[in-house]
Amino acid sequence: MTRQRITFENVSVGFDTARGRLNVIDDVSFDIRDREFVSIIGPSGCGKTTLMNVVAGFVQPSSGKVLLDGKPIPGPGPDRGVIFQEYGVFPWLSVKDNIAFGLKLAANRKNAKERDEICQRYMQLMGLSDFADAWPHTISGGMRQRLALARAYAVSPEFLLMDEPFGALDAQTRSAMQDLLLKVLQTEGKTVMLITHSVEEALYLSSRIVIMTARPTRIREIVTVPFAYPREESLHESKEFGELRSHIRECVMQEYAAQAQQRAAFAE
Ligand SMILES: Nc1ncnc2c1ncn2[C@@H]1O[C@H](COP(=O)(O)OP(=O)(O)OP(=O)(O)O)[C@@H](O)[C@H]1O
Repeated sequence: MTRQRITFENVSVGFDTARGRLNVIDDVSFDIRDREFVSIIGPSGCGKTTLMNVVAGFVQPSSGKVLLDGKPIPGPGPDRGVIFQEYGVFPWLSVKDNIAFGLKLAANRKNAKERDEICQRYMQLMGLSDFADAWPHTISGGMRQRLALARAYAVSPEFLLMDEPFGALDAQTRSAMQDLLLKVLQTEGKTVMLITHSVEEALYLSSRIVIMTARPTRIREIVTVPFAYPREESLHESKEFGELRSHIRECVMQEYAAQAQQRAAFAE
């Protein structure tokens, strides 16, 4: 069995809010092993982003610990590429300079020639070559998201932490970006944590799927995805894929219902 890279040990997270203490994560333990692709799925607002923010180093657990290669996480670092659904690009830099940004930082420094080659490669992969000098606000939302992906992939981090990275894309681009991600992983081997609302996406990409409960979120079930890589589009049509999809959808729907009930009770 491969080594553990990200370890959650009895992690709980709560926030002090104007309405009192909000317990978001409740005693979560699991691990992500080397080169695993683990998706996190669960009802909206249950605490998925918070879970990822702890790994990214943006949030500290209230109790328990999260370890990266066996060590506590002191804060954000260049070993972890974080991709959010929004705000992934710097509006004051051109498309090309956005991609080059991380390659100028001390941790990943590349010389000008290497930088240029990497930028060209990712602009081409993401269909952005004709927009190298464009400002982010002049390109479409889907293109901005592809730019955010290009920026994260370009620095080649060991870990990819992705929060709904394809959520804003149209169906066709989304599917192309999923396949591209699998291709990048095949050649560059990374350890991935992905948050998604799409059961289809989680099943197509992941080696395991962690289904979270309503808030305060716990692990409801961890599903091992039995399909070998590389994966092909036709997988979506297979009987086993369909059965797993139904099972996970059912779990997630139940947790959505539980969360909606809690909200209603809270509002009373
Ligand atoms: N820094 C914070 N201070 C106070 N409350 C917070 C903070 N961060 C998150 N929360 C609250 O914690 C809860 C969980 O938020 P989180 O973004 O982790 O959920 P999520 O499962 O990722 O949601 P979604 O699927 O809608 O993106 C929400 O009620 C949110 O308002």
